[in-house]
Amino acid sequence: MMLTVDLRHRLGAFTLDVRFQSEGRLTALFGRSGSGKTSIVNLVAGLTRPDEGVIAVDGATLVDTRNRIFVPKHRRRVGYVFQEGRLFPHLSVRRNLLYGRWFSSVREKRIAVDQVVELLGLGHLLARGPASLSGGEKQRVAIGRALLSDPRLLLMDEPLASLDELRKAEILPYIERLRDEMGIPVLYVSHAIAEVTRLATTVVLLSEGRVLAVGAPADVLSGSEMVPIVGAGEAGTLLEARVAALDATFGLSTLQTQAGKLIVPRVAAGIGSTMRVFIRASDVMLSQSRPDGISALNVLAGRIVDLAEESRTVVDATLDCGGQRLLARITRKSAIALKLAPDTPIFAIIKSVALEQGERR
Ligand SMILES: Nc1ncnc2c1ncn2[C@@H]1O[C@H](COP(=O)(O)OP(=O)(O)OP(=O)(O)O)[C@@H](O)[C@H]1O
Repeated sequence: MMLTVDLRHRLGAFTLDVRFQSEGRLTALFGRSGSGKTSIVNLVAGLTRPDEGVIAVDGATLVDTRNRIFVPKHRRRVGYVFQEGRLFPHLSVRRNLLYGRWFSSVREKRIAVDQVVELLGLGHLLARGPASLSGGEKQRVAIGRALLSDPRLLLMDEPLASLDELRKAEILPYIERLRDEMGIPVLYVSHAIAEVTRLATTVVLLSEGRVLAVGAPADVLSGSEMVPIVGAGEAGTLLEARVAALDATFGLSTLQTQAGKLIVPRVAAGIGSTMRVFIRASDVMLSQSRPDGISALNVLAGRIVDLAEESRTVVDATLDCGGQRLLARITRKSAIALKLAPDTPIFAIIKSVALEQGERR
């Protein structure tokens, strides 16, 4: 499954000039507000006609301006989930779902209603009206409705943005199942790094209407080009981890990563499962020697690869820990005191690890 986007488009003073290809099951468009994410989604959905370019999904050309191809939106077989579900208030959940069905242009329905109801856990909600649903439930119905239109591509534009943290946590496993089980590629807009860390199989990093990077989340989200995008406090490193051991006495799990072992509060995933963790650069301290007698459980050995002075006070240090890059943000004063230079052996003390508990295959 291949998604090709190659577009030039002017919107007032803003120019979108993007080119990327993705074979990912869930391609995340990630960037700050105003970077052009929604504009891309609207072009793929067919709500906007680009000045110039090509959009193709799995061999089907939706737009090719040079060859005067512009498939109208109702013929694109593109499902769309908005920030708020936009369900029909007067229809039950069941009828809202079936509405998506009616609009499917595909004669042979590939996706069964029962399958979608099971996938999204909607069975007990079918007779209810949207007014009685929680925000997360509404979004699940909206996703189900989009799936039942038999899309060749599903667009999700900040689908969790209007939900609180609890509801977000509730709905994330459903989006993971959708990603892993339905065989429909998803183009997913978000400016939340935690969401992208957990869900994306490919990340397209956008800034001011341009693509800064495309690739695996671990490469794109860990790069120093993330600093201006997410801000100093949020940049960091995404690590792929495997659950190696559980310590029931202290309620801890040991995760094996390429950079070394990490001990974290016990995770739900069983031994052998894989998951992703995110270490913020500002949660990494550096030490010349392996520290003793501190409460932090996680110390990784490595060497300095690169030092970037972000300002007069702050330095971003890139470390190599067992072949894995790790970003650390320290004060310039400490960098000088530690005599940091490329190739200096160093120990990284990890103050906190953000766990993205989605199991991955
Ligand atoms: N119809 C339009 N006319 C003029 N400018 C537009 C139009 N549509 C979008 N823009 C501008 O294009 C830029 C990109 O907007 P877009 O909504 O694509 O960004 P975004 O990354 O999705 O942001 P957000 O996360 O805030 O939704 C913005 O500067 C916006 O003001």
